[in-house]
Order: sequence, then structure tokens, then C-alpha cells
Amino acid sequence: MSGAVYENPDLKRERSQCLFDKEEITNLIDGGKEKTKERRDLEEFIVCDEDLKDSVPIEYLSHADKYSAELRKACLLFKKLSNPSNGPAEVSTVALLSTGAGAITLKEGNPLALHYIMFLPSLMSMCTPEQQEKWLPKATSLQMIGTYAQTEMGHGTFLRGLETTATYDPTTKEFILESPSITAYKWWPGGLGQTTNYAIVMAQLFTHEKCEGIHPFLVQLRDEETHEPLPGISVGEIGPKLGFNTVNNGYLGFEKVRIPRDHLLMKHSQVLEDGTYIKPASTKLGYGAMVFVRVLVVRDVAVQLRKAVTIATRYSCVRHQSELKPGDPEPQILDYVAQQNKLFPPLAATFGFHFAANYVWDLYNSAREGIGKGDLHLMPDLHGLSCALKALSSSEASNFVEVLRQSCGGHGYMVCSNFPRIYSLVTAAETYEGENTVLWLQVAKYLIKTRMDKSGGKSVAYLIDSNLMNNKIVDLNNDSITNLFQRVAAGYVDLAIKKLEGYNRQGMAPHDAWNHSAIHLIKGAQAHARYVVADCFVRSIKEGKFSDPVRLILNQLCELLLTYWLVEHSGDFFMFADLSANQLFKLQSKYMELLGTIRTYAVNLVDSFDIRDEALDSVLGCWDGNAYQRLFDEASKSPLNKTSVHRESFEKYLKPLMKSNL
Ligand SMILES: CC(C)(COP(=O)(O)OP(=O)(O)OC[C@H]1O[C@@H](n2cnc3c(N)ncnc32)[C@H](O)[C@@H]1OP(=O)(O)O)[C@@H](O)C(=O)NCCC(=O)NCCSC(=O)CCCCCCCCCCCCCCC(=O)O
Ligand SMILES: Cc1cc2nc3c(=O)[nH]c(=O)nc-3n(C[C@H](O)[C@H](O)[C@H](O)COP(=O)(O)OP(=O)(O)OC[C@H]3O[C@@H](n4cnc5c(N)ncnc54)[C@H](O)[C@@H]3O)c2cc1C
Repeated sequence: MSGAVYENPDLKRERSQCLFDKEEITNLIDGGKEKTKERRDLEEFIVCDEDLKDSVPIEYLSHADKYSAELRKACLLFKKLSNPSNGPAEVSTVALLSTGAGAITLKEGNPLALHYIMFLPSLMSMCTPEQQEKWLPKATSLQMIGTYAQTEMGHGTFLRGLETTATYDPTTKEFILESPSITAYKWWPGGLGQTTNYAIVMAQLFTHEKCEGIHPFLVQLRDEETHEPLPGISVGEIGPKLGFNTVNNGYLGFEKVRIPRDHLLMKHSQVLEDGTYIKPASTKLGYGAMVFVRVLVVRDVAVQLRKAVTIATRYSCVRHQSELKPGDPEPQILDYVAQQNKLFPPLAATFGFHFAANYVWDLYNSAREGIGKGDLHLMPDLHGLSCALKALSSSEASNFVEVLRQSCGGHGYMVCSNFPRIYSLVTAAETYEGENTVLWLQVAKYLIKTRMDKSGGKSVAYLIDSNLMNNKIVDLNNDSITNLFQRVAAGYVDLAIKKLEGYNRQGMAPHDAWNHSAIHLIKGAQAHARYVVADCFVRSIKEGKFSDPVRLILNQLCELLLTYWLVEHSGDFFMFADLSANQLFKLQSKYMELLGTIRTYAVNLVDSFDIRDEALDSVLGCWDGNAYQRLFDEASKSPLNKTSVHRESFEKYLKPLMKSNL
């Protein structure tokens, strides 16, 4: 913990009544005792390093100075950690990004993030051994700093519509890259603005005058010594955004830029010297880098949500407001049931997403292992599951974070509460790496196909069970509610199929019928994603080794999340799962009861997330609960408070206005 001398008495009281082992939950979240130790060592290393601190709060810097400040720390951090004698030996570079330890020093976003989460993984998964031998040493030592340049100003979602071309010229054995219009400019890639000197560029491959679809190319953008853009390359930054303002998202255009033939990443498809095109085993193998990040996002979103819940729960413990019992002192706002209703569903969801993230991560590793041996059979299930979980976790977390911000009243609106930044990070995940609506429709396509063809991966196997809709559910518990989610998903899928067939009979073209059925399709995909999270949650509790108190807590949180979702979407359960009004009333009572139970250990539970103050970065959520003093201290950092009168603006604007006798 923080080792602070002061401890708010309300927090102290809650902490003195802890009935479970907090360290057990910490280890569960980290993935084991060893991992907890590694994380703590890394955090300690970063926190104790004076060079990694900001001299001025980053909020008050200009756009360019913010970038510079963050880049300084990013470079220093990676330099220090690349030398094991400097700090913790085994450091996953991904852990240094927006989550965990990295966030302690890189608050606004790491300009090197895309190098680590997309550029390097693309080289590792899409290059031949010879290409890897040539490029990986330079990329891991940061002589080559890269990004993933796919999205264009006019095209993001629809990859087949990308405009950038790479045309093979057999006479020189080169590809010629071209951006045929303004809408073809690459737009968004992280680090592209001023940071990277290379990029994986996704472009339409033309050879022998035939378009073979989009393919990845390694392109040098800047001189390795001077960092000046190379001839034919137009590159810059796209400007301020809702968040991630130091990630240095950029634009990129090509005018007849020539690159060697073997800069096509050739693991899955090749162009021979004479221009002959060799097809990949699946055109979707080139989408691997996106799948990887979708899988990571589920974990990252859970991390962000844990931060938001910790801030709101601790603040709700120390904040006293209004009157609960006439004449009594103002109570802790944590005692209002309406407040618990804002805090505890997201608290429970952090666990649901955590278990689901583990599940999809394992599937990702099995699928990659298979792909390495030429076995692609897990790809559809991985695609369906990663889309479903990325979309559900990011959309739910965005809604939850906004409610948690509101739960802190006015102070939650302050930058120093850290809610604005957390919100900007989770809501970005709704858009990047596949806009959520589009991903829901990908999931729906997979569900429809499974239900109609009676074939599909493990995550959708329930759709093939012909008895699914006939099973009578008597008791409502975690297992049976999980089954109800299956029925809702299947119900929407069947409804969508009926609609599609109906439109078809009316003579509507399939693509129009699909468009007209989109709302049902999306609802089915969402119910499926909730089923997956419920199933992961229930199974992880059953299969995990836990002490009795922790197992009880996990069961209660699981029950709360499932009941919350069921009540929120009760219409779906009336339509497709034979839910009766009486059962719903009972579930609502159960939900209220669970809120009261979770109230007794909520503070201790968020403590067990073990997010140190420097990572939480919130005056409202600090371990010591000294929220008011910290608010004041933060206000005193405002440059406007440096003098009692802001002389320049007073003399220039206010005084003349006051004297003008309007
Ligand atoms: C999928 C598309 C929408 C459509 O693609 P197509 O048009 O090519 O396909 P079809 O719709 O025709 O479908 C054909 C067929 O293919 C199947 N398919 C599609 N995709 C895949 C796939 N990936 N794998 C397997 N199969 C696939 C599909 O199901 C069909 O099958 P059937 O024929 O059988 O029906 C596509 O256009 C698309 O993907 N669009 C989205 C574009 C996108 O995602 N762009 C991303 C750009 S890069 C980006 O955004 C980067 C953002 C980075 C932000 C940085 C954030 C940092 C924080 C992250 C957290 C990390 C930290 C973690 C730390 C920790 O863990 O501790
Ligand atoms: C913070 C951030 C970082 C990013 N980093 C990168 C990066 O490093 N590299 C990179 O290449 N890109 C990056 N991107 C771009 C990102 O991947 C795209 O913005 C994203 O894929 C969405 O595409 P789009 O912007 O074209 O949205 P659009 O597809 O134009 O979406 C606009 C609207 O149209 C709807 N829509 C689109 N198609 C359909 C459909 N078929 N059916 C129904 N509705 C539809 C969407 O749901 C949405 O409501 C980043 C974006 C952000 C916000």
C-alpha cells in the first residue's frame, strides 16, 4: 500500500473488517504470485526513477510539448528496461503500454505503442524466416521504429475498399506505392506523425495487371540518420483528439515510392520475381495483427475499468452527502442503494471481463500454434470470439466509466479525478481495431452460419443443440441464467434468419435483407457475447482453486452481473426464454440483496486490485482517502494561481471592459 501516514477514518473502518485474503484476489488478477511480484517490482522501479517523472504536470503543456515530454519518457523507459541490470529482468513490453506499470509514467499515451503492439507482432507473424532475420534485430533494438498503417482517410472499416496501391514492376523487381487521391491517405496510425521511420503499409497488390487484394508491405518512411521523410513520402500528425494525445497518430501519402519486391511480407503469400502471385492458405491470415490487438483490448479494458471502480468506490466511502435518516449526520454516499447500483455492476464486470480475456488469450495462442503448422481450423472461432469480446468489453466499459464518473458528482468531472482520461481510453477502444457495430455484424454472420449449417467452433456449439429452446428452467442461478443467455442469442438468430428468409421471399436482394435485419443481428451477437462472459465467469469459479471466502465473493459478483444484465435486458428474456413477471420480481429482489452484501466488502475488494496511487493517478481514489486536500493541492498547480491577479489578461481585456461603461 501507499505507506501514507494519514488514512481516512471511513476507509480505515472498512479495512478493519476485511474477511478475506486480499492478496488472493491480487494474485488471481495478476495470474499468480510470481506475476504479482514481477508487476510490483516493475512498478517500484518506474516509480522510484526520478528521470521518469514529469517536471511540469502534462495537462498544462502545449500539444507539441506534451508529445515531447511523453516521447522522452517512453524512450528512456525502453532504454532502461532493455538493460536487465537496470531493473526487473523479464519485462513484457506490452505491459508497459497503456495498462499497469507503463501508465504510471506514460499517462497520455505512448508514441512507441504501435511499434510494440502491431509493428513487431506483424513482423513476427507475417514475415518469412529470412525477412525476420533481416528486420527483427533492427526492430527490437529500435533502429527501425514502426507502425501499422492500414486505415485511410476515406476507408477504415471496409478493408477491401482501401485505395493505396502497390504495383509490381518485374523489370526492376520493385513495388511502386501510390496514394491515388486524398481519401487514400493513411490516416490514424499511432506514432506515424513524427515518431516512426518505418511502417507496415496495407495496400492493394497489383501484379500482371490484376488486383490480388490487400497485403502488408514494409516501407521505409524516413531516413535512418536525419529522420527526414524520404522522397515521395508525405507524412505528418493528424492533430488533437478526445484522448491518446501523445500517441502521435499520423497521415501518410505516397507518390510513386519504390520498394524492393521482398518488402512484401511473404510468409502467407508471395510475388515471385517474374510477377507470379502465390495465394495464401486464407486471405484472412493477413488480418492477424488486428486479431491480436482485439484479444489484448479485452484485458486492457478490464484494467481501465478496475481503475474507474477503485476511484469511485473509495470516493463513495469518504464522501458524505444529504440525509439518509432524518436528523442524522450526512451518510457515506456508499450507503445509498442508488449509488451501489452505479458501482457494483461494473465492479462485477471487471471479473467477468478478466476471465473472458484469459479465455480468448488461450484460444489465440492455440490458434497461432495451429496456424504455424498449417492448421487453420480455429480461425473462425477466434475471429468470432475476439470480435464479440472486444465489442462487448469496450462498449460496456465506456458506459460503466461514464456512470462511475457521475457517481463522483462534480469532482468526477475534474481531470485530476482521472475519469476523463480513463473514459477517453475505453471509448477509443469502441472504435479502433474494428468499429464495434461492424464487429457485432461479423459475430452475427458467424452465428447465423453456425445455426444454419450446424457447424462452428466451441464458443458457438450451443447453437447446434436442437433442445436448446425446449429446456425448462426452474431455478434461476448462475448456471441456468447462463443458459438463458444462450436462448436469447439463439432466439435473435432464429428471428433474424426468419426475417432474412421473409425478405428473400419478397424478392429482396440478400445484401438489402441483411441491412434490414441488422438490429436483430446485432442484438443476437450481443446476447451471445454476454453468454460467453457469463460462461467464462461461471466456469472459472468452478474450475479455479479458491479459499471459501473468495469463492463466495466471486459467486456473488457473478450472480450480480448476470442478474444485472438479465434485468437490464428483461424484454429479450420474456421474448425468448419464457421468463415470467414473477421470476423477474424475484430476480430484482435478489439483485437488491446482493447490492447490500457486496457493500460490506466493496472497499476491501477494490483494495485487492492493488492499483498503487501513482497508477491510479486520481485525487479522488487515493489509498489514504485524503480526497479534499489532494483536490486543493492539484488546484494550486494551475498556472493561473501563480499570482493573485492574472495581470496580463486583466490589463488587456477585463479592465478595459470594466471601464467602458457599457
Ligand atoms: C472483417 C471486416 C469487417 C470485413 O472483412 P472482409 O470484407 O475482408 O470480409 P467479409 O466480411 O467479406 O468476410 C469474409 C470472411 O472472412 C472472415 N473473416 C474476416 N476477418 C477475419 C479474421 N480476422 N479472421 C478470420 N476470419 C475472418 C469472415 O468471418 C468471413 O467468413 P465467411 O466467409 O465464412 O462468412 C474487415 O474489413 C475488418 O476487419 N475491418 C475492421 C478494420 C480494423 O479493424 N482496422 C484496424 C486498424 S489498426 C488499429 O485500429 C490500431 C489501433 C491501435 C490502438 C492502440 C491502443 C493501445 C491499447 C491496446 C491495449 C494493449 C495493451 C494490453 C496490455 C496487457 O495485456 O497487459
Ligand atoms: C485512437 C485510435 C487509434 C487508431 N490507431 C490506428 C492505427 O494505429 N492504425 C490504423 O490503421 N488505424 C488506426 N485507427 C483507425 C481505426 O481502426 C478506424 O477508425 C476504425 O477501424 C473504424 O473505421 P472508420 O474510422 O473508417 O469508421 P467508419 O467505418 O467510417 O464508421 C462510421 C460509422 O459507419 C458505421 N458503419 C460502417 N460500416 C458499416 C456496416 N457495414 N454496417 C453498419 N454500419 C457500418 C459504423 O458503425 C460507424 O457508426 C485508430 C483509430 C482511433 C480512434
